Amino acid sequence: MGDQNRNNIRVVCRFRPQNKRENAEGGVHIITFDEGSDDTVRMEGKEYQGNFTFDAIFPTTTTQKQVFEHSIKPIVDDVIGGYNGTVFAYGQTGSGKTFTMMGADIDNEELKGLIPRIVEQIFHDILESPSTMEYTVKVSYMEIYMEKIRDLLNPQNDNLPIHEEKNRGVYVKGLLEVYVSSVQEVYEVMKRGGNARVVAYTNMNAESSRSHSIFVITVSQKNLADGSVKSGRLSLVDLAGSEKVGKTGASGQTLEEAKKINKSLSALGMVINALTDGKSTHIPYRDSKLTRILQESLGGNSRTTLIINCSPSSFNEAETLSTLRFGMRAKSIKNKARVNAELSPAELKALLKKAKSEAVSFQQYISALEGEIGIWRSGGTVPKENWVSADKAGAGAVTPSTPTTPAAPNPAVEAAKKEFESRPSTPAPILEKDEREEFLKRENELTDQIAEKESLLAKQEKLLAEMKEELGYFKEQEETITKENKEMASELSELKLQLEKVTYDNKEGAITIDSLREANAELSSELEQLKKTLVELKISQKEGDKEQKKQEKMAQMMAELDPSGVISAKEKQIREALNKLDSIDGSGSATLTMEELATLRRELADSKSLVTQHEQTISELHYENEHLTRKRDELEVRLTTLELEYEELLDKTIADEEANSKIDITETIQELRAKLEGQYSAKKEVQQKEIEELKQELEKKNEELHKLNSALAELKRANEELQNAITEKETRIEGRKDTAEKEKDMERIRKTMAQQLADFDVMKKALMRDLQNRCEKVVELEISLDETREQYNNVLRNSNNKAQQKKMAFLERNLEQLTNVQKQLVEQNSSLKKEVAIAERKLLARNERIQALEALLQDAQEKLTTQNQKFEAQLQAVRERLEQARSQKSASLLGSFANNPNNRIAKPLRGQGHPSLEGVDNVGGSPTGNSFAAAIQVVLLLPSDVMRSGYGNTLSTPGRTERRTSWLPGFR
Ligand SMILES: Nc1ncnc2c1ncn2[C@@H]1O[C@H](COP(=O)(O)OP(=O)(O)OP(=O)(O)O)[C@@H](O)[C@H]1O
Repeated sequence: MGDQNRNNIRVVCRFRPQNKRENAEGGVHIITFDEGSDDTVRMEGKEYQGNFTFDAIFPTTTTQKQVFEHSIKPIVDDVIGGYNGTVFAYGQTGSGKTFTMMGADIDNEELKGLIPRIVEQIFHDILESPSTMEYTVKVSYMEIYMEKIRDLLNPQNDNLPIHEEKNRGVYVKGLLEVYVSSVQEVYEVMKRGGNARVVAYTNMNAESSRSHSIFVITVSQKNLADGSVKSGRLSLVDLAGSEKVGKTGASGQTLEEAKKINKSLSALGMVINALTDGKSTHIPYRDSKLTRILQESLGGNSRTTLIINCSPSSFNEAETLSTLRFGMRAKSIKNKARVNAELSPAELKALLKKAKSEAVSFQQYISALEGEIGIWRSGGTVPKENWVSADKAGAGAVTPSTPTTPAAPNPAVEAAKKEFESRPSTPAPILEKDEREEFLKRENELTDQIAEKESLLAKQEKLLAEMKEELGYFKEQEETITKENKEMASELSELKLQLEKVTYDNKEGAITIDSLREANAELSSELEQLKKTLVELKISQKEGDKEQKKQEKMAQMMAELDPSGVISAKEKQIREALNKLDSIDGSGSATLTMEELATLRRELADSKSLVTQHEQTISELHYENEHLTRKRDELEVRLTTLELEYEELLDKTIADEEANSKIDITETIQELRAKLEGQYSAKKEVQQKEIEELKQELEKKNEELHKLNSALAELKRANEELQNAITEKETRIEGRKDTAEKEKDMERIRKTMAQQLADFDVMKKALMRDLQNRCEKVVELEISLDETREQYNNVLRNSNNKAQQKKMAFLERNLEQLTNVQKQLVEQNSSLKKEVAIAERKLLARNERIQALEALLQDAQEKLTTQNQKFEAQLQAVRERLEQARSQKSASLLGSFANNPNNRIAKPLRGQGHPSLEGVDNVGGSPTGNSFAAAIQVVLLLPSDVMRSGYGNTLSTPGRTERRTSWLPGFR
């Protein structure tokens, strides 16, 4: 294979056998392998039918060893030879990338993959190398997951920045490089790193990796004979599945993940496209972490092999086709691999010598030039043939045309230039060298900052996720509590409602009782009112009757006393007679005739008879008065008897009623009795008073009667006197004698008569007044007597007759009704009271229940709070434990890798083969050609980066000889 060919990316294709799922899905082989050709494969798919030619084809039956021998082994040789090498494994998930790279079991001779075999080969080559060669092997293991670089040997560093420096090129800053001195040590590192890999489940493959893993082995070698140094770096890359997201069934976070993984893969595709299309000036290495790290491997200083892993099944036709096309594109990428060598001291010495002589020549040339300038400046001239040139100045290496350029190219500068040229150019405008360095520095700083910010962001995101989880838990708790709370609240509100209902019913009951009481009182008062009205009506009726009767009686009595105004007429006649007499007396002539006298006598006789009549009337009146008094007394007696009888009857009735009815009726009867008694006693008092008054009046009347009698007697006497006078007059007329005497007598008589008449007038008036009064009294008495009689009758009726019985029945009915109403009211009252009592009891019970519920609620809340606190404490403890575990893990990892200074100490290995140069200082002093174990000596060197990291501080002092005598246990 020519060098030109070797600079092309080697693409080999491996097919795995159909897996269970493909068989189950009815997948058939769509790939056919040509027996005669080991580099062409034919695809007979639905979508595509055609051949693909690669550097090598590995059918499904190819063993791990065959793959290694036919595709990878040359790369190992290259790395040992000081070249950079890269092995990519590309393909869809489950296509056999990991199987190819790492193998199913690294301890199994058959199944172990390329990486273990490479490691073994490297160590084998080292051991096979001449003893003048001293090697140091260091490994690093990282993964790119979600566009973040994680150190698998120090997983705490999960977002390492990529730096680029002029001398080192592109590298991952802070990535742990572990020095290893045996295959077992490498295995140990691989196993530890593998454990830290992120594996996410997809339905394509349960162990499918969603990350790109890069295992780097750096082999540095020093030729002890000439001091030359070479280093080769082998990157072994297991890419993430190249399938489309949909097919893996990835979703949710995995979708996000897939997008980022695809970002790296699509960037890889873009880089390959740009490298192979022949027209792109810009290669987008910076588009992803993967392409940036593998910048050297793609079109740069590296010998690269791409293993494309495919499924032969029709089930994965699309993915297989895509993978094959990817391989085809990558095939044409051209690299510029070169040996990473440093000059030996002899070479450097020669270079120095040359440089020094050049410096001297230049110095001479400068002084000659300065001399010539001095002449020119002083106004002189220098002929052209004398002008100073580099040749003349003695600087043989310096040509006159390019005085500043060294004649021979500086090897160191050339080497640096070569390195720059060989490195794929990072897209940037054409810059000055210093500027470029400055920019790279600035870029590195910025990358660091980005990485820092990203890890901070990741931490925050993690914290956020934790918080979200916690929040979710608390929300759940809150939901449960809220639900419980709601239930309790609804229960509470229900209870409250019931309580309110009970209270309301209670109130309603009380209101009903009050209204019934009021109705009762109203009915009672109505009854009272009716009774009163009845009594009043009766009284008013009686009073009306009484007044009428009184008027009638008075009229009758007065008519009886003065029938047809006889007295007045007689009085008139007498007055006329007297006036006549007066006129006779006044004229002095006896005009009174006999006829007139006879008339007078007749009138007088009439008067007499009238007086007699009056006397008779008075006596009758007297008699009647006495009769009335007697009657009244009788009535009084009867009234007393009646009262007694009534009382008896009342007692009897009450006793009967008491026997039949309840206390309430008795009360009503008692009330009635009290009322009646009150009425009777009041009436009795009034009547007694009246009787007293009547007695007094009677006495007065008697007195008046007496006076009347005496007045009557006087009238009689006057009458007699008048008769005497008349008789005298008759005798005078007859004798016509003694006229003067007669006149005198007449005068006297007239005067006496006038006097008597006036007296009579007064008396009559008084008598009439008295009579009227008496009549009134009599009438009143009679009315009162009637009333009493009526009352008596009433009482009699009340006690005996039907009306009384009816009334009693009515009253009883009323009473019964009232009793019923009262009973009902009492019943209602009692039932209401009962209900109220029940409601109160219920209320109390509910209050207790509410209190209990409240207590329960409080209890629950307290419990919740304590649970919450407990949970928080637990969470804290878990967090602490997690932190502890993490720190322990990292400590253990670091203990074995990062913290173990031995891992950071270069453990140079010496070749067992014959020294290539005679007289090389065998520093280790170990005999060549001895046993395999004895041939490998561990030489403790302190590389510059270990010194930088500080680990070398304690180890830099021990003597070299002592350290050289340490033996690698793995090789004993
Ligand atoms: N050539 C082969 N011969 C036999 N079995 C194989 C071969 N290649 C792969 N397998 C099996 O197929 C399965 C998937 O392989 P592997 O895990 O290597 O796939 P992968 O491409 O690395 O997947 P991922 O992208 O998820 O890492 C494994 O069980 C492996 O043992």
